[in-house]
Amino acid sequence: VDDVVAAAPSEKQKVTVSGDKHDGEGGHDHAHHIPHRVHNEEEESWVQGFVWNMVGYLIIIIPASFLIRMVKNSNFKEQGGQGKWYQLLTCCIFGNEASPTGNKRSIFPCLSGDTTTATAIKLATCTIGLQVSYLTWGVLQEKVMTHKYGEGTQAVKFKNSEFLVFMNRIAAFIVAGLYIQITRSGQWNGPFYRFSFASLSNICSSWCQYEALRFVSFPTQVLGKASKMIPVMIMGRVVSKKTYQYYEYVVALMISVGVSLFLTATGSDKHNSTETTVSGLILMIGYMGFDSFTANWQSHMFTEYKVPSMQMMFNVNCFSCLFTSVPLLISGGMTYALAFMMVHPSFATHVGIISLTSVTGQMFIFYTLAEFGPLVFTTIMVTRNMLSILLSCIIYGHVLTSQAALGVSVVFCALFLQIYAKYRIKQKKSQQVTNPREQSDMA
Ligand SMILES: Nc1ncnc2c1ncn2[C@@H]1O[C@H](COP(=O)(O)OS(=O)(=O)O)[C@@H](OP(=O)(O)O)[C@H]1O
Repeated sequence: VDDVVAAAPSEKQKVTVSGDKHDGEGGHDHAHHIPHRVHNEEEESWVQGFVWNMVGYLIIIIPASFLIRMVKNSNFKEQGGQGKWYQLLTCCIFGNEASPTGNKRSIFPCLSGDTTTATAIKLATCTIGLQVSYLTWGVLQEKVMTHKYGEGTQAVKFKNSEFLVFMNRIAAFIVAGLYIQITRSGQWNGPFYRFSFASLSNICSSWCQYEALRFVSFPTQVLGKASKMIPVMIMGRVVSKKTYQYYEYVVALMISVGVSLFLTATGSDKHNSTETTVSGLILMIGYMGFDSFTANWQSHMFTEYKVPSMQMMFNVNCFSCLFTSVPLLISGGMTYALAFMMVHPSFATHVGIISLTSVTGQMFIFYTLAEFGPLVFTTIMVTRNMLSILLSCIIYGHVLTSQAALGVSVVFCALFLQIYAKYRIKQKKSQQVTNPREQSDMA
């Protein structure tokens, strides 16, 4: 066990207070001092990691898709049948028909109603819920990855962030399962296997993000994460044929610029002055692509199959547990983490607390996606780091630099523009309804 604890199988990144991940042992110094050849080797290591992950996923995907194809091509459903296996297979491959009205059961039943006030309260709840959950999650995750477990010279750090991702997914799966069981709200709408697409892309986006941070500079990280709204809009066109108004693209661009200006002005790059390499760019593009697909696919599944948000959380995390456990088992990360837990019981407690904050975060993610769609969700996630830093500046009385103040102003102007444009569109629509003849004459 000591050997396992002393030598982690994979050196991963720490996670900063805001939830951003950064390089392990002083990433920037490391990057500057290692000879070029070693740096190249390090660059190649992500490709290897990627290949191993893919092998792990394909072990599940190939037989599963073969089975799905076989069942679909047979007259399995027409033949009918009974028994648990028949029902399980039917649910996984065909799913139930969604009721036309959908299931209105909500995780927050007190937040019902479609009036402007009710919507504003729902939006505020989602923003605060995501903000509090992911702020706590970020702080705890950083503590666990930087904390030394053990006494004196024997003290060691835990170095496998993939295990933390696995634990977050399993906790979310259990909590959503218990909720469905207790409230008897199970809704097996739509083919179950289709939820695996969002799970796989979520895991890939998380992996790309962790890996990318070893190869991108601080401004590139900030720019990449702050510009996430634009790929979400593009992906929305591909996945759900969604069209966006021009002003929405302007708002997305303004928020990207504003958040980038703010975070580069306030963020310290002492942890990461790595230069951006081609690998870093590829991984960052991978992160944005997978991340935007995840939110859009989830939103598509909500619309198509009217799944309640806790059911979506259960379905997606069921696959996530499967997809994260296989690479962990293959790489030896699982054995390492379990051994670490046995040697350091306090580590197990810390992981449990992180998982709980991740569970509340996920409850808000799925609720926000179901209620407001992928663009509003991404807007909240993109602005959340800026809002938390801004809040701490206000609380501790720190003065903002002019660049940071400009960034905040641009973001707030963008949000105001969005609210105003939506209000105008709503007003025009209601005028058209009350006075259709006048409107058509004017046209
Ligand atoms: N759509 C969707 N569905 C499920 N889970 C999601 C989704 N979007 C983000 N996440 C999870 O939220 C955690 C923070 O994500 P990000 O670092 O990308 O957030 S941010 O927008 O950059 O602030 C991160 O958790 P970890 O993977 O455990 O690190 C993401 O996986």
